[in-house]
Amino acid sequence: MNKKEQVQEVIAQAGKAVTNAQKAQILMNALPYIKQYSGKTIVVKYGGNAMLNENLKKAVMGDIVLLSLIGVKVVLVHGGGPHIAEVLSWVGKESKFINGLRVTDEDTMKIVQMVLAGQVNKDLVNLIGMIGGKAIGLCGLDSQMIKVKQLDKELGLVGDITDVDVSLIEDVLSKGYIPVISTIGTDAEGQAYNINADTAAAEIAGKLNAECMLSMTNIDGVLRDKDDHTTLIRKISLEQADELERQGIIAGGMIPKVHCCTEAIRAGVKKVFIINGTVPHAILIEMLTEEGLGTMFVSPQYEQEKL
Ligand SMILES: Nc1ncnc2c1ncn2[C@@H]1O[C@H](COP(=O)(O)OP(=O)(O)O)[C@@H](O)[C@H]1O
Ligand SMILES: CC(=O)N[C@@H](CCC(=O)OP(=O)(O)O)C(=O)O
Repeated sequence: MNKKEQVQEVIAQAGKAVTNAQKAQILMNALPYIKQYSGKTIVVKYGGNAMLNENLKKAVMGDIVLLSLIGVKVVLVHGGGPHIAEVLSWVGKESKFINGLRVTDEDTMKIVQMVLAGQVNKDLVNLIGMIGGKAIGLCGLDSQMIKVKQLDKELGLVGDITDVDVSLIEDVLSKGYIPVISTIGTDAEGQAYNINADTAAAEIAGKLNAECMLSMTNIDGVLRDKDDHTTLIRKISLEQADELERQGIIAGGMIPKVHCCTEAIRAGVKKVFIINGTVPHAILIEMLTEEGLGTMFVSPQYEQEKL
């Protein structure tokens, strides 16, 4: 047996070693969490980097379908940065970013719309359908859901959200569908704009008064040392997040992500998590187990309620 076969054998044996009674106990352990979330709205932001492995993508969609089938109203807001970069490279265009935002000229915008609202969105919708869920693909242009103005001339067609009308999302949820949303918005003249997916997810979660928002990336969460996963911060307050940013501990791509998380909390979302989407079933582990696995941002009000 080679190494890979040995590992597969160990996993197969471990699977058999779980008795039916233990399986039932695992489900019972999840009961308080299922009660907490059933009937509530959660927003999952699924970033492009956590989407690159097909098996992991299936596991993520499986978690979302399972939550939906136990009565959680799941809203999936997706990114697709690497997918956009790939298609831009096919046409010989380089990806340029300012403070983590893609400089978006008219041609780039056409590609962003094609890739996000076309390929990435419909692939996710199709995958959810194949796994046994009911999903419907939307973007911010549908029913003029996401209104924007230009964020900054230098960035071109990058949108600053001025309004989100969540009534379409609520309609779709009430009919039992999982809305899968790509983050493109429109201005008063009907021009389409590119929006960072974390920013849009936080706005949508706030407007929906979501119970929780999960932002899936390819790192374990907020770390004290970004190169050492043992320094994961499990629970963080808004003040601590500001302080860690001032100290330069939260840096780079984590800055806008953390800002979106704190914005979502300020907008009334009770709990916000950054989790590692490359860990199989990260959503279920975070939501339905005592231990969880990523960084949780908590609102001061929610903390008060629990006391
Ligand atoms: N304190 C920190 N904890 C975790 N990651 C950090 C921290 N500071 C900076 N980072 C960097 O931020 C990155 C995550 O941001 P980014 O790559 O933009 O995520 P995504 O593409 O999923 O939106 C990490 O891969 C890491 O390199
Ligand atoms: C303005 C801006 O930067 N928009 C992003 C939209 C996609 C996104 O946010 O994707 P990830 O979540 O995979 O990073 C972009 O063009 O890449």
